Amino acid sequence: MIEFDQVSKSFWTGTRRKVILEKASFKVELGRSLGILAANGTGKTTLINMMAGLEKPDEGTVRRSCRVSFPLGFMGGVVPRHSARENARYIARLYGLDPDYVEAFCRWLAGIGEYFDMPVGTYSQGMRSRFTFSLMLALDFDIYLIDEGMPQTTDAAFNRRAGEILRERLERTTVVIVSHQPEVLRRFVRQAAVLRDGRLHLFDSLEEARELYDYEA
Ligand SMILES: Nc1ncnc2c1ncn2[C@@H]1O[C@H](COP(=O)(O)OP(=O)(O)OP(=O)(O)O)[C@@H](O)[C@H]1O
Repeated sequence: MIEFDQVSKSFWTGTRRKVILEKASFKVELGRSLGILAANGTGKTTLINMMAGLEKPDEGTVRRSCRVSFPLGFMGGVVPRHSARENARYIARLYGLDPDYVEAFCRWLAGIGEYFDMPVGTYSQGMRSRFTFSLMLALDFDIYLIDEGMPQTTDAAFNRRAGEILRERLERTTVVIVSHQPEVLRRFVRQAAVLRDGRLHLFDSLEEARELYDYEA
């Protein structure tokens, strides 16, 4: 479970305080995937980063009582001067997993050929997203955090392999996905929420959330 207890977060823009959350309390429970709708610039990435523990609240507490992923596409844990192989093995050890398994899984799924043994800093944007997405799927989390849907990759074979694994994984794990597009959420979740004015409004269905979101838009 991820639990937000009276969490406040805002940024000072130089002229005013931009409020992301204002004393917000809510839970993400295992087995109940959640889609969060929010307009651009209202705090989707900040919210996901707080769930991952990458960003701290100004006030209140965020508790995690299960294995929560880093946000999909996040490069923070990957060292650019090391190869995908070295990064995969290092991160496997951090998570207490078999480095041979994690390396083999990522090598197969990412499909970046000999680049797997070259520094990540030399990869194209697409190769980088394929590698970090593979790493995320190799680590087997209880809750997956996704910011704005799947990484955009033009590699059809990768999209097919990754899509199949993700679908199979979704049957037994929980996903939190933030997006400004209801259509993106529909593929992943039934329960949805709207982030607005520093509050997270929770609904039992995406349709109900959409009513509030569309009304606001
Ligand atoms: N470190 C920071 N300092 C000041 N303002 C920030 C900081 N981080 C984010 N913001 C502001 O807070 C707001 C929310 O940012 P965030 O990236 O979470 O939004 P988002 O909904 O993911 O945006 P987008 O849809 O454009 O990706 C934005 O107005 C952004 O400019």
